[in-house]
Amino acid sequence: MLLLISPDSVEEALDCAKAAEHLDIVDVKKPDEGSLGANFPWVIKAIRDAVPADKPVSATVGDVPYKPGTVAQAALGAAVSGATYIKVGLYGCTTPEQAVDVMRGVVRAVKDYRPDAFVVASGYADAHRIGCVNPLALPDIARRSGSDGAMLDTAIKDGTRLFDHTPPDVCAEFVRLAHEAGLLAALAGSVKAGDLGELARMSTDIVGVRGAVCEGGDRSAGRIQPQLVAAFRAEMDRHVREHAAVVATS
Ligand SMILES: O=C[C@H](O)COP(=O)(O)O
Repeated sequence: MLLLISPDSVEEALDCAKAAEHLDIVDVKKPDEGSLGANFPWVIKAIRDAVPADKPVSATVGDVPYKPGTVAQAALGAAVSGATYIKVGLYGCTTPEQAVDVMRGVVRAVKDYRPDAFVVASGYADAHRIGCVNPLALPDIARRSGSDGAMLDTAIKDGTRLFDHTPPDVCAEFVRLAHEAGLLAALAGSVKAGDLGELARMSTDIVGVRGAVCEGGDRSAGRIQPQLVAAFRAEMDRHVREHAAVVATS
């Protein structure tokens, strides 16, 4: 299970760099522009320069509207700025067809520039609150568009969490569908250390967090703390080991 951490500034990325051995992907976003808010190209570039070269940088393209051309161009901007994971929040897509349209443009724009980039189609566990595509439609949207991964996050950061909207059995089905389609499955949404057992048991590939590794658990006012990243990682590895042991003996 890979750990993706989302700093919101170059300063926070430097804190992530201090904990680099405990994380796998540094994810650039701008939380004040939304759950998957896009940051400026120069911030992505500066964060790419600030974190160790062996750590991939991911960038969110935004909680995007159904505007395939606009989104494709933005995604290319993230790739040119140094991100190798490109995450698109399909906020304004109300049907799977619209979402596939958007993601096909993103895949083409990004992979023409950088074939080894990793494109992630991201939906929302609380889709019912904002009227976008159903969480379980994401793996098929990702597969049909040629994306590499499917992700769920929460759109509204009001203290409710991934499992409040998409219970563990639904998340497990999401992961199963993603794997069946040959995709990586990423889950986020105010995930806490107490959720890691469930996430490991359902074989989640990437867990994304911010609040859980910020001072006071506060994703807005708190800043990422390297020691919290280390502790979260230790807990994650413990659950992965426990799950592997259970699988080995069953
Ligand atoms: O991609 C991961 C998100 O930044 C998760 O943030 P959160 O843990 O504060 O919901």
